[in-house]
Amino acid sequence: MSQQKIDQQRIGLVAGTILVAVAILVGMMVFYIMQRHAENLLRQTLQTSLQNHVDIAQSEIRGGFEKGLTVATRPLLINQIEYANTHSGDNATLTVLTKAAQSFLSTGLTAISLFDAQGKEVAHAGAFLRKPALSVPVSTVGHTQILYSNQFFLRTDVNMVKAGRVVGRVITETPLPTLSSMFKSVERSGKTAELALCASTGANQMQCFPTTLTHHIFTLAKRSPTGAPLPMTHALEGETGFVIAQDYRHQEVVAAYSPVDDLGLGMVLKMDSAELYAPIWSQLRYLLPLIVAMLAIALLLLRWLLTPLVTELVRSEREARAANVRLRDSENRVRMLLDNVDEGIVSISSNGRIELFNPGAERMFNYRSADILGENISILMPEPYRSEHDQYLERYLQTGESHVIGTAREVAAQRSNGETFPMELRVSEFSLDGQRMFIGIMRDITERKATEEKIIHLAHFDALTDLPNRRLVQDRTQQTIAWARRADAQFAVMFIDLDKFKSINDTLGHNVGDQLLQRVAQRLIESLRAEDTVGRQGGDEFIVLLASLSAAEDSAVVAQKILSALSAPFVINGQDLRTGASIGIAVYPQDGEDVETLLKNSDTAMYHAKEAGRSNYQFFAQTMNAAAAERLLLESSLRQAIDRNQLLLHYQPLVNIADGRIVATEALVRWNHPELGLISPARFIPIAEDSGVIIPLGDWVLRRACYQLKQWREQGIPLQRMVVNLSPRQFRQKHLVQTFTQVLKETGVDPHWLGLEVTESVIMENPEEAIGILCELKALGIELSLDDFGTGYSSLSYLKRFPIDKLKIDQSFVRDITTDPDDEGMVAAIIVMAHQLSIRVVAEGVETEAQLAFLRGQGCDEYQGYYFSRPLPADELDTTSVAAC
Ligand SMILES: Nc1nc2c(ncn2[C@@H]2O[C@H](COP(=O)(O)O[C@H]3[C@@H](O)[C@H](n4cnc5c(=O)[nH]c(N)nc54)O[C@@H]3COP(=O)(O)O)[C@@H](O)[C@H]2O)c(=O)[nH]1
Repeated sequence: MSQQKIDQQRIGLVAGTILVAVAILVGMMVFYIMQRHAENLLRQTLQTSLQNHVDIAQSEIRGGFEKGLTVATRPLLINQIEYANTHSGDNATLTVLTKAAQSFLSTGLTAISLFDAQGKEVAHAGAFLRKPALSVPVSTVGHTQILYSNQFFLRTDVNMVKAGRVVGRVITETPLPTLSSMFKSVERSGKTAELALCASTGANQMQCFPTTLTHHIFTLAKRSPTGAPLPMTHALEGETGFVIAQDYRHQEVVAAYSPVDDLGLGMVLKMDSAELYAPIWSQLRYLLPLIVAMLAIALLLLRWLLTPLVTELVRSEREARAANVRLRDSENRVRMLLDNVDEGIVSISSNGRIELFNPGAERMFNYRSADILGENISILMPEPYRSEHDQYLERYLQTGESHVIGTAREVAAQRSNGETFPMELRVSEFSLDGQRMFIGIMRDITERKATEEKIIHLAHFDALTDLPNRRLVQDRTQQTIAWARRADAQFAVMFIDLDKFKSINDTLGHNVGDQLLQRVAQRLIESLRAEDTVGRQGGDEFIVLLASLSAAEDSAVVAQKILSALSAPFVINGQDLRTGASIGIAVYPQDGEDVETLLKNSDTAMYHAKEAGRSNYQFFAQTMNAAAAERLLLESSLRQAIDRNQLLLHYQPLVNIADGRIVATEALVRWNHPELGLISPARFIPIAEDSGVIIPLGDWVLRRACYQLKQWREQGIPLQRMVVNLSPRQFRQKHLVQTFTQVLKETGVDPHWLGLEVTESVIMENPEEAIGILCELKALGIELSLDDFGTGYSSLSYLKRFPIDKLKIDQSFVRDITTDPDDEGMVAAIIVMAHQLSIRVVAEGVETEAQLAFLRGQGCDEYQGYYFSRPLPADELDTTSVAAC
């Protein structure tokens, strides 16, 4: 059975039960009211009836007594008796008295006796009751008795008085027929109707005439046989009333009682309760089926009318229950959400009092919900917002003006300990039970703000030195230009580039290089005024803005100060490091009126300072731009040089010192510019390196050199090896090894025929990675040479780890080996050291016999230089002394 059906039945059952209960209750009330009404009616009837009987009995008894009194007060009789008293035996008198007595029988008396003063009967008529079943004295004048012998009689015994003297007495008996018939008539009132007439015979005793019901005479009966007084007891005590009590038969009766005048008699008219209430019960017999029938009809109507209602009720009740469950569920979810979200959620009433404070808010503000509920929301705000809040809220409520409602805002908030913090706040207004309320969703953005500030800082400051970066320097330059334009002032931009930094970085590693840059930054700051700006342009380049200059020449003083500051050694990791700086100065407005020009011109000036011998400064001059322009021209035309076939290779032999035979040739690139003529690689290789053109250029050199080697070999010139230079940028390219493998395969050159020259700086930039790449190249069979050895901070410990075959002593050492003992010693030491590491040594730049002799003497393995041959085109090279493979 479905739940709905069960619910319907349950509601039907409850409604039916209520209906039946109500019907029974109403029935019982109706019955009770009817019973009370009938009871009152019966009581009144019973009491009225009793009163009638009492009145009748009283009147008849009084009537009987009056008759006896009438006889006793007759003057004739009194006189005759008086006479008889004195004339005892006087027959005439006796005859008169007898006739008189007899005459009274016609008045209703049944017997009459006359007595003289001595008590002697002098006349009588009629017959007195001999042995009455009951005689009861009546409280009245004389001796009066009620007698019973199948019917009631009244016997009076009255003195005859004349002039205050008793002259005789008269006894009369009168039947009381009405009283007798009254008892009979009561029998018709009901089967249990009973009229009782009793007289008191002492404290707790009475005697009663035969009752209607039992016809029994109670000569000496107790007034309270069971302890509870009989109804007659009340009557004999002179009370009139109505009682439900037990009678002498121990039956429950409804009785009316009353005394009979002041005759010392009591009368009770009673009826058994059962008989009395019988009509009511009989009514109930009719009423009950009627009620049941009506009830049945009501139930049917109930079912007919109620079923659709109940169905609807059950359905809506189920829906309501389901909705309740959903609501509870939803409330639980909302509660869980409120409890578990990171955001603080706080709601306030329209007077600003806090009404909800979720755990997120507790954590955020460090208040317990229980402590803060009811407080003004301004407690969560720092000054001055705290003082202004109430006014603000009031204004919003009146005008609707708000900067907060509906939009997320960053505001300042305050924790319980007074700490303020940034908070993101979104406030919404809603209405609950007609009340305007506000809910705020809050997020502590302390970390986000710190991160944002960090990001902003990182975006504007150099991570290593914490100096303003390129962008910020440009911004500040822009601002300074705006200020200088307004103030008609001038200022200087200094472009500072460290000397030798690259070598230090390459040889001693990035860590040392970084520390050096930080120290340089520090010294620059210390050399300048607070209003000046020092920033890092990138790498080892710094920019200084000299904010206010009275004369352009003043910047020279500052430049000199910087140069002196930087010339002092830097002690890093226990080592004394020295670096100088080259400074280019451009002055606003004469050297540029915008940021870009000023920076470009200061950079140009810096290059000139470098070219002028480093560790000095140069003011910008317009002529400098010509050199820069040439550099730009070279850079742009270099990109087309490969395609336009403007590049060519010259080859310079490497000669075995021991036998004077060529063991290899070095390929050296040349640029045959259509307008500028043959350009030295010393001019364009750095531009190619800076601009990235070195990658396609290097590929071209490698491929061209390999083809030449292949060609020579095919021509029968048994050249052992072709050597090519590898620039730093080439070395760093991703697929270096694959490129080499590909070109060797393409040109058909055995890797063992190829030699590569790399500089120390190439390797020292990232030694670990470099070792890996060199090992891969070495594994192919390529011979590796370390070029320009001695010019950098050559690290012998690293040298051991490099898979190097040859070491080329830089020509700057070779140049003076015959004249400079330092160089002599240096070259000798390099040769010894290299040999100890099983590395062959090549000396480059050998121009004289003396130089060669020295090198031979030191055990140098090979040499290269003008002494043997300048770099020459392939077809001009003398290959006659090429060593056989
Ligand atoms: N990455 C590449 N670099 C290259 C390539 N071709 C050349 N270069 C590098 O350019 C620099 C200048 O080279 P260059 O002008 O060719 O000078 C070389 C020789 O001509 C010169 N040399 C040789 N012998 C003497 C001598 O007796 N006296 C003297 N004054 N100069 C001499 O030395 C240069 C050889 O340099 P090195 O490579 O160190 O052996 C130079 O650095 C070249 O490396 C290229 O294709 N790629």
